[in-house]
Amino acid sequence: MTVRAFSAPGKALLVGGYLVLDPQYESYVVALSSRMHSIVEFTKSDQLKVKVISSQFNNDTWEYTLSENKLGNLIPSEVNGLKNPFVEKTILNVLNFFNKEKNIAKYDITIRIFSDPGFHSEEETTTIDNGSKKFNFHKKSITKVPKTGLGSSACLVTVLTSALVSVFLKDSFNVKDEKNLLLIHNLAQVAHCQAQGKVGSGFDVGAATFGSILYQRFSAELINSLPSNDDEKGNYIEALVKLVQNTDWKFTHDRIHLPKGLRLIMGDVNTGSETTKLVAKVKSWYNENMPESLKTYQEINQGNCDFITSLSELNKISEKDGIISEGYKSILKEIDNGEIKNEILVKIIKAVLQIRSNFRRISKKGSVDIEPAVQTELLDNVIKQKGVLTAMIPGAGGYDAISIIATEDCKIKESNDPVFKDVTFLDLKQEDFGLLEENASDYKNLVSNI
Ligand SMILES: Nc1ncnc2c1ncn2[C@@H]1O[C@H](COP(=O)(O)OP(=O)(O)O)[C@@H](O)[C@H]1O
Ligand SMILES: C[C@@](O)(CCOP(=O)(O)OP(=O)(O)O)CC(=O)O
Repeated sequence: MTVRAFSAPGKALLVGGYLVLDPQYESYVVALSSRMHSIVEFTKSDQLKVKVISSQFNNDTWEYTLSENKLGNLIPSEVNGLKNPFVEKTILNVLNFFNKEKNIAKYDITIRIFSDPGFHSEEETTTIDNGSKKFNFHKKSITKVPKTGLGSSACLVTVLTSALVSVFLKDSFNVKDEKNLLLIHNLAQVAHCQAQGKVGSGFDVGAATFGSILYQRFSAELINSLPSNDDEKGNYIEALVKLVQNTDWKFTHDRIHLPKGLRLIMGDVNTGSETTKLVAKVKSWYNENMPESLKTYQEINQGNCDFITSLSELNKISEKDGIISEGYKSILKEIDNGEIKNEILVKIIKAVLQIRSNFRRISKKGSVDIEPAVQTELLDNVIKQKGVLTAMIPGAGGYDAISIIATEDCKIKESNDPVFKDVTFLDLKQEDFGLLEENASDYKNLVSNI
């Protein structure tokens, strides 16, 4: 039996929060070394079945059989009535895509999901290390375990999509092939958007698929205009195939990475905020406060663009001749010494302060906690530390997490300063790569028959 395994990274949206919901604005998305994994095996069968097992979460299992409606569209149903909208919508979209000729091959498919420690709280966990991979096992089901905000659902949908696509494309499926990656991305965006209730910009699925990227979203209309899958009138399969295979989504996903010698540190703040509620509040503040709100967005966007171009300039200096030059080393030293004079570094610092002060204005005027006072205090203490270039609240902000750009020598993670007492520094780093094919034997002892 062929067993294949895939993994996709979590994300942090360093700049572009809220604005990225509009296709005109660019965002800077860093993929993280915390990854979600899928291991897939299948056998021929007389009935199409998909079983998804998440053994780290109290052995959570969802088992779907598929029936055809009058139009020949496949409708998944979970045999025990359990709900996992992300799993269900992924199965629905990938299987209907491969049922375009109405003669999908019938397999009994089993997919095991594993997620790296960074995604969830490590409280009350047992760790299993098989020598190649290390995973935490929780006593509770997935919906009961606190998340850290790295985008678990986007990673889940991306690795599940890859696992299912690999069953039908077999050897021709290669994650290094850009065309295959685009297919995964498009299918995963459709499934994630449907499961999530159409609220996100898709930057998380973008990072899970393509890694660290400059991201500008596709038009929301692309997915919103799909007919409903159980609608007997609209042809879902035809519309889906056209959308994921024959439509230019006109989105940006240019690969990026932090300049050499700089690293990303993520601090989990442990309380959590609900992104959908924050987004709804910001949208109503925006619409009720035109044209001032547009001016605020333009100021934030100026900060975002300055941040992006300055990092790119720093990248150019750092990579000259493929070696780290003495000049670049002395620029990094300024950060370690806490005496920053280099104009590119100054521009990065100013850009982030400009973004933060505008978000604080929105927080106040729109009564929405994007950068609440406790986070302001924390970030202000963080940026005073030697080795820290800048720090921000990633994504939607709130009480979730902080992101720090620091030098390799920065000691903030080891600090005993009481101002960091509520912060758990996550054991992860920035990652260039998105979706990867893994070696299935690396999951031995975690998956019974490997
Ligand atoms: N390891 C996993 N196994 C199964 N389902 C998962 C896993 N991780 C995440 N999910 C699904 O994603 C949901 C969490 O999604 P969401 O609330 O959007 O959080 P996030 O911001 O981390 O994406 C879970 O309730 C579950 O349905
Ligand atoms: C507001 C946003 O622009 C950014 C939200 O970023 P987070 O990283 O906070 O996202 P979640 O993982 O969904 O909670 C909405 C979006 O772009 O989807």
